[in-house]
Amino acid sequence: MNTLDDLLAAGISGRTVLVRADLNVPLDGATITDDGRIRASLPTLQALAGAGAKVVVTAHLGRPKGAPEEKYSLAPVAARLTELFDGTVAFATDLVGESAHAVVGGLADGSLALLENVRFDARETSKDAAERGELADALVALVGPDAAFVSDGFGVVHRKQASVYDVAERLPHYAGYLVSAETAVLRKLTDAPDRPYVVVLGGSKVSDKLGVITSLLPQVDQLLIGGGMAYTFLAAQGHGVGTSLLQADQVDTCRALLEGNADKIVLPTDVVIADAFAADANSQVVAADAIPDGWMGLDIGPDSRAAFSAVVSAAGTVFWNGPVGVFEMPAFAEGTRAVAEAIAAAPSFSVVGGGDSAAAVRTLGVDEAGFTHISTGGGASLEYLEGKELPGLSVLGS
Ligand SMILES: Nc1ncnc2c1ncn2[C@@H]1O[C@H](COP(=O)(O)OP(=O)(O)O)[C@@H](O)[C@H]1O
Ligand SMILES: O=C(OP(=O)(O)O)[C@H](O)COP(=O)(O)O
Repeated sequence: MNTLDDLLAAGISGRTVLVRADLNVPLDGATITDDGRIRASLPTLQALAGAGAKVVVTAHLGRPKGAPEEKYSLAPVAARLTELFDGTVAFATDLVGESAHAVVGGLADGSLALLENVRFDARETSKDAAERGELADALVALVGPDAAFVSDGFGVVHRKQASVYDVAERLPHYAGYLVSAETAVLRKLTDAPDRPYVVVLGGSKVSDKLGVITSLLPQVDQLLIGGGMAYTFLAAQGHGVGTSLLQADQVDTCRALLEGNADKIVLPTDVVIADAFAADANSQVVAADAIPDGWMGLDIGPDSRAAFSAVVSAAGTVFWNGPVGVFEMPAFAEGTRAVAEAIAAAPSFSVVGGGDSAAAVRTLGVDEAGFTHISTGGGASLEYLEGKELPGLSVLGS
């Protein structure tokens, strides 16, 4: 895999470089609640601009449906990047249209342009290679055939998408500093992890991550499941889950996983339930097998907090992805806080991955130094640990 240092060594003053970054930050309205992914992108962007390149950045925010939507605009990210970046940042209000061509055409050496959300174009996430190829061609036309491509959005390397995969096929391509650093740490987890090896899974991207569990189970000693992930498993045990997140088509899969791995999978025994998905909802703690109709599980309960904390405290290696509750609302943040604090206090080799999980560590004030590594990618790290081929990495030649 060629790296950014190889590109820099070749000399890039005056050359246009297209960078795919992961700037998918959590927002409260237009306010960025955690800018970790923007900060993590800076070393690559500064190095390129410092060497005199014209830097064009493409990135996504959220999961818009292939058309512009104000709430998914990268404009707040452009504003934050302008504050953090040591130099000029221009923002194009489209991806490959008039604004992008005007902004890229006017870029001075050593300056940076951010293009509007790449997922506003349906071709970005299309399953059809020809459609994705069209968008990749349009991006190449924007930056010119002599441009180079730097892949630095580690959080999206598991996605076979136009700006991650197809552009890399069309331009000389290099791994950015973030992608190189993230893969170096994760390689240590796949090599011979200190035992017990414990994985904690939570969050809300249930359908994405249930598949990962099957591959991870043979590698790990304990798998703790909280967050929105837990309810499909509780349903598989025959319990009612009220209005909690549920992946109904995966209940049978979860039942089979539980039957074969009863000794490894740890589920919450109690949960904090609410009568609405709201910070000021009525809430109470109930046993995990006693969620009433009309209520939803939004956090693990106090017994589960203690049980999860005990397991991670005794681990030799911990990988954690996905908050175990809706930590953005104080009433449902205690489970995530307890797990994060227990991992941070233990001497294990510990990695936390994912935009929201990393944000949880920082916004709940947990000591970041307690983790060996805070990864910008949740799904990407999980698929890496699974041993799956990640399109955004394999296309770089690794
Ligand atoms: N029980 C739950 N019900 C609904 N959402 C949940 C629950 N527990 C956690 N979440 C939400 O999961 C989101 C993070 O999920 P995900 O994107 O999978 O994690 P990451 O970004 O760390 O990979 C958070 O916004 C959190 O509020
Ligand atoms: O937030 C992300 O992933 P993560 O929640 O798994 O860390 C990445 O930006 C990828 O986003 P996607 O899962 O919508 O492709």
